[in-house]
Amino acid sequence: MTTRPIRIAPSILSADFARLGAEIEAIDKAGADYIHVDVMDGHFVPNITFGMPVMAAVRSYTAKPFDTHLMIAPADPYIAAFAKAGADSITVHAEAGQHLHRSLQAIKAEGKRAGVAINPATPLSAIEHVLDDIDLLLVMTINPGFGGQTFIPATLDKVRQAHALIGARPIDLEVDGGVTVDNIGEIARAGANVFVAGSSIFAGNDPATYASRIAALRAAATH
Ligand SMILES: O=C(CO)[C@H](O)[C@H](O)COP(=O)(O)O
Repeated sequence: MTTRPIRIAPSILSADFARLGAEIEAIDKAGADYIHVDVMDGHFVPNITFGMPVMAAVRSYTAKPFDTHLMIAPADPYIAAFAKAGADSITVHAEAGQHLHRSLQAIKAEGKRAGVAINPATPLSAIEHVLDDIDLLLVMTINPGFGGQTFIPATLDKVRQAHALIGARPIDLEVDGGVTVDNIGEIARAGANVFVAGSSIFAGNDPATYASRIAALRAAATH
């Protein structure tokens, strides 16, 4: 179990894009800690979402941190632009470039929290030499690209190992993909403290349901 604060980060990938500003406002009021922003390029992952102009357009709908997950390759040419568009943390994939340390330095140079993400098949050894350069480690618990997938059980042990590897460092351990009220407790006990959830919160896109869903996830993660 982690000693770091539990954070629930609804993924706007599952929001109603036609009402994106209102959806962000709704999850803010419903108790979201972070707004998880999934940026996809149709190249690093087989889906395309949105980029900096959309992020900038919705920035004013909440004061909560934008937790920006770049599923793009290369990422470096866009780091400054996402910082300017309103990102608070920027996470790049270890698999997305040959110079991960340089990417992390670029994020820090923008004054943003630096994160690194690893896909389910990527070993933790890919990030062990940048542990002192990151604020956040994102362990993907599905193959990135689409919401609504099922949590890959083998990633649970990776979360456990990541928690041990992080040790006393002030690094958030985030999981993304297939997080539900039924599995979040086990993932929290494995050591994760930041939980991205798309369909578990946005299913049906009814803002009246968001607060109870976020509260249920938080309660299940903390017990
Ligand atoms: O990064 C993602 C997909 O690449 C999404 O954040 C993730 O899939 C969340 O959606 P869900 O909770 O529905 O699995």
